[in-house]
Amino acid sequence: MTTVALKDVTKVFPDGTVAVDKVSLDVNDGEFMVLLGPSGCGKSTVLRMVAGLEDPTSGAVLLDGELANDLPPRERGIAMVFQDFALYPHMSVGSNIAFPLRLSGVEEGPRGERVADVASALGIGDVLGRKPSQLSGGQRQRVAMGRAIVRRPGLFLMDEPLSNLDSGLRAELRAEISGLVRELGVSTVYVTHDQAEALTMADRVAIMRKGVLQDVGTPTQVYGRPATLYVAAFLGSPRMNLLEATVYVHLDRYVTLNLGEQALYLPWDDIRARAVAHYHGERIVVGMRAEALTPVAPDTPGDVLQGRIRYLEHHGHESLAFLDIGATAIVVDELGGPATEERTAGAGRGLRRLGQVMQRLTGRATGGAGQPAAEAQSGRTSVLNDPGRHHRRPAELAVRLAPYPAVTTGHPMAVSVRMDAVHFFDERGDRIDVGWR
Ligand SMILES: Nc1ncnc2c1ncn2[C@@H]1O[C@H](COP(=O)(O)OP(=O)(O)OP(=O)(O)O)[C@@H](O)[C@H]1O
Repeated sequence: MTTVALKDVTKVFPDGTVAVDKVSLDVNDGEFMVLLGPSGCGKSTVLRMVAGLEDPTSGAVLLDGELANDLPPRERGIAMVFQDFALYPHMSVGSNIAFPLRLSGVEEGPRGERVADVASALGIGDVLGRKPSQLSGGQRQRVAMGRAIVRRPGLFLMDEPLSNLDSGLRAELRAEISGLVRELGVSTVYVTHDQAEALTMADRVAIMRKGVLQDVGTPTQVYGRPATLYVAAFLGSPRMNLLEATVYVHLDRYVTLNLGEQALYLPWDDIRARAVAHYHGERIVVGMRAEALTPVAPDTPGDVLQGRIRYLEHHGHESLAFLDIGATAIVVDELGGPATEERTAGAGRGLRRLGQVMQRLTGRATGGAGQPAAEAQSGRTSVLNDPGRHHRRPAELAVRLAPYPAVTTGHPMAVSVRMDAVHFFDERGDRIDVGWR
């Protein structure tokens, strides 16, 4: 099967838009690679350059180790499946699937056999005689897949193939597609903005932001050890808690992470302590997912944060408590997707978002959680003082609880912190860690 290698690939459109910025990425033989990121981050442009539908402005696209920048699309041995899968409406399902074989001159006998094989693998063997208009959305997408598979390509390129379907069907088809593609062993590049799709389907996930590749790794790696603050914030629901902390080093003993009214301590024998110690006197970002926090009795010793419940969200299978712990949160902008709207900030988010918009329009902080003026004017591109991409606000620590907990808004709550599951990022948003992957 085909391998893909992108070397420093950049795409600048004629209007000056830098859609893809020096992306280097390898897709191995038979690998299922998912390109993930919010709308407009450049995923489709990467895919279109691999397909030959778009020329890179600079850099190299290699297929099976050979430079392919000038190779016409039809000579690349690829099959594409798009979001708006255009089936030929006047042709039957069977003829739609057979179409690429007819184009390449495959005889009627073997053509029929291959169509039947593919249709039965996709569970649409019984609708081969129907027209596309007589199919459900899921069946239509299966036909589109069938048409792509039947040519036995060396590489599948799929651009949000499930995004027009309802959520139940998406979950069903994503399992089917990843199963089928693995069975066929065809290398695949799959574009989506849906992290659930990426984490469940991919062998490896490549996460993009504004044309720049942020991280590449297995779903476990990118979720469990994200390379950047952006990836940490992008993946997971609820979003990872990201708190501003000032570092103080007590040599040979521990590193204090001062969160404002409370602190956490990293013992010196923790392998990460020395890396974090480089930031003595400076602010860093401490990240903890809800699963790293466990409610405990208030007088529990150890790595415990005390808070008060600002509000609760009930999600049926679980509840989330959002605690005021007297700390400052770093909010990463441009994440896109529903999690930003629904799960980041809870009750006060409407007002806060309005406040952010006002802040951008007027160039001024709207009080409380805003930037200190000197920082806002300093122009340094730091996540801790970059109002265009990130902002600060009072932290609301997301904690997972049982479905209907016996606590309410205003209750005090203590949570123990699993320090081994805490992440550290520097002011540029890069991970602070030694030998982390
Ligand atoms: N032909 C074009 N001319 C100018 N800008 C373009 C062109 N095509 C895409 N862009 C811009 O390039 C950037 C990346 O677009 P791209 O379609 O690759 O993003 P995407 O991550 O696939 O987004 P989506 O998920 O919404 O499809 C966007 O800012 C987009 O507006």
